[in-house]
Amino acid sequence: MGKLFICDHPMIQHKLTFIRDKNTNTKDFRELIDEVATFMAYEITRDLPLQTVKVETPVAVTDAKIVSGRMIGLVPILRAGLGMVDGILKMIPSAKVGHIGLARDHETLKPKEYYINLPTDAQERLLIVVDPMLATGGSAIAAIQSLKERGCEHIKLMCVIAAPEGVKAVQEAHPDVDIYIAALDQCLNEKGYIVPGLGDAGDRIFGTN
Ligand SMILES: O=P(O)(O)OC[C@H]1O[C@H](OP(=O)(O)OP(=O)(O)O)[C@H](O)[C@@H]1O
Ligand SMILES: O=c1cc[nH]c(=O)[nH]1
Ligand SMILES: [Mg+2]
Repeated sequence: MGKLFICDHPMIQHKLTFIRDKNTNTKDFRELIDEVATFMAYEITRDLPLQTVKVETPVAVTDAKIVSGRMIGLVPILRAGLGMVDGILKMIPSAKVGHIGLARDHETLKPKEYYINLPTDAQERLLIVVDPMLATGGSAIAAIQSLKERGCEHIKLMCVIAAPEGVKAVQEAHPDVDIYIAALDQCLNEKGYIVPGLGDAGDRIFGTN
């Protein structure tokens, strides 16, 4: 079973309050999602392996650590996942970025894939699938499935707000994938929105509705 990490750093919780507020405007919403993504990138990279190297300071030669192991790839789920990419790149600037376009049908709540473009070495990388919202889990499950069908095996999922239903569905469909979230909310409503949630993440980031 994939592990669930709730990144509840006080600064994340503080920013989340303003993200949830329906009176927060597009500019502020976008900036806050970007900032939370940076904090979450700090948490998701906490278990990266290190190797020891020699470094020569102006005073002495010493052992020091550098990150080793797999390079990282980010895979935002379009559209809303795009809002988290720059924030994560501030923490992991050398990550490559692939894209998966998925739109949830408002009636059936089923996701439809309309675009995919991955780095050529995606199979070698630790891929972080990124989306602010994990509601039914359908979009995240489909995105991870799409990556696995292309030979990618090392995958983590990062979402800002999750519903318990979505976490359970992803854990059942992809038990090898660890999930990082900032908040676990109460439930889904009859339209598949997370309660209390933040509304439609894509619309709030891009100013559409
Ligand atoms: O867990 P699920 O039930 O699949 O719902 C979550 C998905 O819904 C939203 O995207 P949406 O389909 O609204 O597309 P958008 O980002 O283009 O607005 C959100 O950004 C997730 O991708
Ligand atoms: O609450 C929700 C659920 C799915 N997608 C969103 O953007 N918000
Ligand atoms: Mg949307």
